Amino acid sequence: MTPLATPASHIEAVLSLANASQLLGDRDPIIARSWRRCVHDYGLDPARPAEARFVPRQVLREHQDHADELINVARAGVEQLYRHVAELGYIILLTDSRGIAVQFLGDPADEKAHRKTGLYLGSDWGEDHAGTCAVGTCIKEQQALTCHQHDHFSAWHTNLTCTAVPMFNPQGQLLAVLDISALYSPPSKDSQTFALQLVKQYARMIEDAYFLRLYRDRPILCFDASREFVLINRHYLLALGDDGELLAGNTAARGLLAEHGLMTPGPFGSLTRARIDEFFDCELADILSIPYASHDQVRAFRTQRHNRLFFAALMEPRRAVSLPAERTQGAPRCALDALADDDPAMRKMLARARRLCSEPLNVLLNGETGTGKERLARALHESGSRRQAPFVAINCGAVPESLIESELFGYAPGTFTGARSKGMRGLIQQADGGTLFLDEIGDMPLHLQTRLLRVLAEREVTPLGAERPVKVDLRVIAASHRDLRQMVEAGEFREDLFYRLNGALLKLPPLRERADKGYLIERVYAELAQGRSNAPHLRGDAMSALLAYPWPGNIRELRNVLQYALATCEGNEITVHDLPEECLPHAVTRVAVPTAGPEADDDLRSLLRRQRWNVSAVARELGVSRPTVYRRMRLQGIEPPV
Ligand SMILES: Nc1ncnc2c1ncn2[C@@H]1O[C@H](COP(=O)(O)OP(=O)(O)OP(=O)(O)O)[C@@H](O)[C@H]1O
Repeated sequence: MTPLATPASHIEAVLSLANASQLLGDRDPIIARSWRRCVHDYGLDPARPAEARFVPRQVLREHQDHADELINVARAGVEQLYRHVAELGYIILLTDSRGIAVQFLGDPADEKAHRKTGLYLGSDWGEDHAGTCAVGTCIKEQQALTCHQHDHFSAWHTNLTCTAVPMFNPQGQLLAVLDISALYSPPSKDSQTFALQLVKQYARMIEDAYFLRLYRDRPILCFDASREFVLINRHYLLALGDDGELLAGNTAARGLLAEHGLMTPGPFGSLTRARIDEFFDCELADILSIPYASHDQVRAFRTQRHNRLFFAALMEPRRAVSLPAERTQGAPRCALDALADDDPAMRKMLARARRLCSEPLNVLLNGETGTGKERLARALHESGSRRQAPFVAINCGAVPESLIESELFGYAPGTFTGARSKGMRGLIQQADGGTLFLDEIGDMPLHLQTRLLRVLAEREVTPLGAERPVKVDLRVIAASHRDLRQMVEAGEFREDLFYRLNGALLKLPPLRERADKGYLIERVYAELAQGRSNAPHLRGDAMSALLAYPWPGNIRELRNVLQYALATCEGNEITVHDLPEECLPHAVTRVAVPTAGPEADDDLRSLLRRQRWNVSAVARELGVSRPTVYRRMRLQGIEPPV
């Protein structure tokens, strides 16, 4: 192991190499070139204290705004990378192309030391003032490097080890730098070899995710030299135009196109806009029919110029979310189809729902508040044989106990005095021939459960004050966010009613667990924007923030958030800054695994109920202020009972 150089010998080594007429010795040429720039171009002195430089908060915000879309696309990758290296004492910086750290992940226990060294959010790692360092030198050289301890120019940085990898946009321009750094490390630079490989791998993944985001509305051809790995690796990515024109490529594909003479010369060469059939020896139709090709939806092609063999798969463009046919063109194929896109739990549940929709069974729906239980109930009704008859809904949790009985069962003339003396058909009678939807059935008082049971068993209802029962033909769909079986065990819900209602149980997953969140966001937005002549476009950064948010209030909260953004957005795009504060991604992630937090796990409505709607008590329990609880209630559409 080489002993660590003292500051004096480090300074001497830097200056003698920088001033030497030739770059000799075993110093990495990237580092040697940078030392020279530091001395001759920037006039830096390795002995001068290198104070960490931070940009003011407002300037940082501007840099973050500029890099918003990338930060949002990169988030999952950056957090995953941090989970791999956090235990080893590394921090992560994502910097923009100027070297300003727009995202930081690190251990809060070391925050003071990280700030002091500049390994923190908002630091400026430009080589012209920080001297040779991973980020600044990576930007200058436009290549990956490890700047290990005495590779740094400043004697004040020689305990650091930093590894930085550049990321490029589809035009080949520097987009950002991904850096992992540690305050201490073993002296040998070889100890960082794996770090470099790991960061390269994540930088490539982020770059490609960004590419896929930019070209998600285009067919994307991905190909690889190995058939087995093409879908895993997606090494080369090419976005295609309508007639097969090569629109853009990821870094790997651009390199390959350059070898095949399909890039204009120069460091920022652009695609010559040739067609894919000028690159591969094939017809355009062969490319477009790849998804229907062989058993693995992969097809082999040879390049025109070098006869190289590649295996290609085609990613079809994202289909635009359209509103259900029932809103636009008469009867829907099946109202249930529009409830989900590609989510495994929803797929299974909806397959059962389709089989059930015309069966005479009562159905129980379970799911957290705002997951779409009423939507599902309506879709079941609209897709079944009773669709021409009424769908009548009542929320047993929202109607005061004293009114539920008369609302549901109705009353005969003269039962009450005053305005209510004329009598009223209850909801049960109103739903005759159709569907009665009992939301929050768990909140139904026990004595009414008994009356409801009688209606279901005998298929007749006796309004309050009436002498004779009236026949009814009903299908009941009941819903609850609570576990009714547990309520039965606790004696809070009648077992016999539970079995009457539970002809089939359909569970709705919470929004945070759904794999088709993007579809729901677009769909809810399309519904809200419908009819507005110039509804703003939902920009990618806002979409990413919405995808990352844990949605304690589920689809209802999503709807409220989008409604808020639509109402307050002034431009022609909804950006991340048009979203309510709760949904904003936090630029500084202090912990390795971002979790939804206790407030997200705990259903706010249950908490409010448990605390008898005492908002101060709920605020205390969640450790937030009362206005925050009120704001969350508003966003989740929760209203206290009257
Ligand atoms: N698949 C969907 N597409 C679009 N909007 C939806 C969808 N599902 C639910 N929503 C919307 O989300 C909101 C909440 O839905 P819904 O009332 O059906 O939920 P819920 O589970 O019955 O809520 P609660 O438990 O509070 O009764 C409504 O505004 C509804 O229109």
